[in-house]
Amino acid sequence: MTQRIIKFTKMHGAGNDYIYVNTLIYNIPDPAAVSVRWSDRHKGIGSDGLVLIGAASSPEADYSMRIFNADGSEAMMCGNASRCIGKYLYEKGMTDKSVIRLETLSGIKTLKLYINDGKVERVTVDMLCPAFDVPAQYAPGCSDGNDGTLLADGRLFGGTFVSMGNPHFVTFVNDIATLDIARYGSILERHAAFPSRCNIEFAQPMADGTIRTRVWERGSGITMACGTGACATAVAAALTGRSGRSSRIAMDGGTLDITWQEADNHVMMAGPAEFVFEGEINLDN
Ligand SMILES: N[C@H](CCC[C@H](N)C(=O)O)C(=O)O
Repeated sequence: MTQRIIKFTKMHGAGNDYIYVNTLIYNIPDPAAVSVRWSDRHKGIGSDGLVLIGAASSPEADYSMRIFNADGSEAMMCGNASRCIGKYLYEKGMTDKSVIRLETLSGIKTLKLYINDGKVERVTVDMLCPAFDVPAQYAPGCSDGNDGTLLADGRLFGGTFVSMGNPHFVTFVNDIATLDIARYGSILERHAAFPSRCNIEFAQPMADGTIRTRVWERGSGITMACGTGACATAVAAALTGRSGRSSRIAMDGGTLDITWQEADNHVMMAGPAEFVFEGEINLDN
């Protein structure tokens, strides 16, 4: 018998906010539809999507994560949510470990919690290795390899395809402060080059050494931050000679610290995770 009243937790990582449900207690029969209803910022709880925390199927992992965008599409990975899950598991007493193995659709990620006085203040996630096999039929004029040039509403965007378990197109611009992200992001997300759609990062290296990055997420639109997107941006910046292998990615909702390790090719992401509020909602809402 499925419980109808679901207790949920609202959290955010650098402003990228999700609804978290512990599926060890609550069953969510149709998470895609629930994510659409509950993510609505007027008729629902309001969020960038729904995250289900569950048991791991692999003995190598402690827990599992599933992430659904606001449009109900399920994603392979979410960087900001993985940090929030680390905080959630520790502060709700579901683990006493400071190193947690989290099973995702794109592999088992290792979370390292930085704890002060019983509170998780920061989390580092081993995001594993970038890949460049973003499902993209290169548009005319695209170079081979992982660079491409895509046309959106009359403007050409040169960029780099990077997968962090989910697809990203990182384009470097010189008008980040005024660029109409909604206009171009919504077109690029659904560009014919991307049979599975794509997350789009618009980035500009700044004088202070940070890379100012704004994101249009596949399935959620403009978000305040994107953890996998920050990783993709740092990799693209290093690949194109705009930065070294460590970058501070300054997004609308906060800054994430990314290092693309030379020794093992892994991408490490560090950043905050915050509780916002606890609530309960009828499953049919
Ligand atoms: N919209 C993404 C999933 C959420 C990723 C993002 N919120 C992050 O922090 O990595 C996708 O469809 O691949």
